[in-house]
Amino acid sequence: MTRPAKDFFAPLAVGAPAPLREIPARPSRAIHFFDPGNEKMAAKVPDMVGTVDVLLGNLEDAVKAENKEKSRQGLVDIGKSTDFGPTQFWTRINSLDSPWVLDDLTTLVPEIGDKLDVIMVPKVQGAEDIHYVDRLLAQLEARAGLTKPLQVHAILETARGVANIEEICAASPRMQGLSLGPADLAADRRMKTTRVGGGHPGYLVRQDPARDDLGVPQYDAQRTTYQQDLWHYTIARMVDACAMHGIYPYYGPFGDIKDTVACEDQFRNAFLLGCVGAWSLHPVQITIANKVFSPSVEDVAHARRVIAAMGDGTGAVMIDGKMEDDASVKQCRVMVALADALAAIDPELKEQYDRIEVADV
Ligand SMILES: CCC(=O)SCCNC(=O)CCNC(=O)[C@H](O)C(C)(C)COP(=O)(O)OP(=O)(O)OC[C@H]1O[C@@H](n2cnc3c(N)ncnc32)[C@H](O)[C@@H]1OP(=O)(O)O
Ligand SMILES: O=CC(=O)O
Ligand SMILES: [Mg+2]
Repeated sequence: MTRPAKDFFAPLAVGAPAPLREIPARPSRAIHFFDPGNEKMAAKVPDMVGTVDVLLGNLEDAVKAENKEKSRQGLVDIGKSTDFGPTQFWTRINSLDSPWVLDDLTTLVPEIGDKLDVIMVPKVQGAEDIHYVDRLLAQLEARAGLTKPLQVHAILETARGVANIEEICAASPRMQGLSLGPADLAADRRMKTTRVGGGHPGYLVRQDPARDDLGVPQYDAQRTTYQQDLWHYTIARMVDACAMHGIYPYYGPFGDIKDTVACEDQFRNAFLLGCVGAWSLHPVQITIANKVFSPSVEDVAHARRVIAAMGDGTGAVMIDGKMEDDASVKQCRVMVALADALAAIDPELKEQYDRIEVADV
């Protein structure tokens, strides 16, 4: 059961910071994962500040059991020694049933709680998991004297989590967003794919067979097939739940690092459906996410034209042979709001958007 409205924004521990009333819409096109216990990766982090919207020190899967303490300490060292400037600093803690998570939280909050923006919680099953983290964070924040509440991001990677998606989003004012976790979710659902995200050539629809002059189907004739998106349902469900609760949806990992083309396609599908970003597992995926999750200059130019032509935003107009009205101007405002937010942190994009504005609006 969720808390009554009158208590929803009350701090959960005496001395804990007041919960946020609204989750800030900070650009987060790529959530870049690194292992803070891997010296090579960790050494690259200071230079990545400003080139990526979110740097995430990962403590969960992909960190070997024997290295958990080393990675946690590495994260503390990086947090203390790095000025993150405009880049957000997140972590992914170990799962709530693991032997490491309590030490993750009781170490990270006092040591670098003032530097961290968001704590990503894996394998969230329902509101009870968020309630546990919510109360513990409040106690730790109060003890550490933090003035800014930590936000919480849940990975959607169990069938139960998907079934409980709305209650997870509504469980706490700390909820910042959700990411699709296609690898764990595939395993939990017993899907028959061994890929980390992305499509599958076996998941397809096939064109109907051609018919001969007598109308007899030619089953053996060549027929086109169209590969389908295995993740469409879950991403769409996640986008609706997040939009309803004023929080943000993200596509998760794309494991085929070398297949930059398919990665771009998967990210773009997520962008078009309403996701604000995706995970990056390797530096090459930052470039892809930054490109895909930034509206194109053409879309921004068109959106600005529609907004200008629509005046007070009511009625209908024709632009380039297409009808625009109260609803489509709202779509255009979504595009322009995102472009403005990105232009504020990305000088290259700002220049591109400004140039188009002068020429085409
Ligand atoms: C599937 C479910 C999930 O939970 S996904 C999230 C968990 N997985 C992860 O966080 C994986 C993170 N990425 C990695 O571990 C590595 O990128 C993997 C995929 C193993 C590839 O590493 P590697 O074989 O070294 O790649 P490479 O030779 O092309 O690397 C070139 C240089 O770049 C570095 N690099 C690599 N990945 C990162 C990263 N994520 N962040 C920062 N730096 C990275 C490498 O260390 C390498 O550096 P150098 O040139 O040797 O100095
Ligand atoms: O944690 C991510 C996943 O795909 O599993
Ligand atoms: Mg996972």
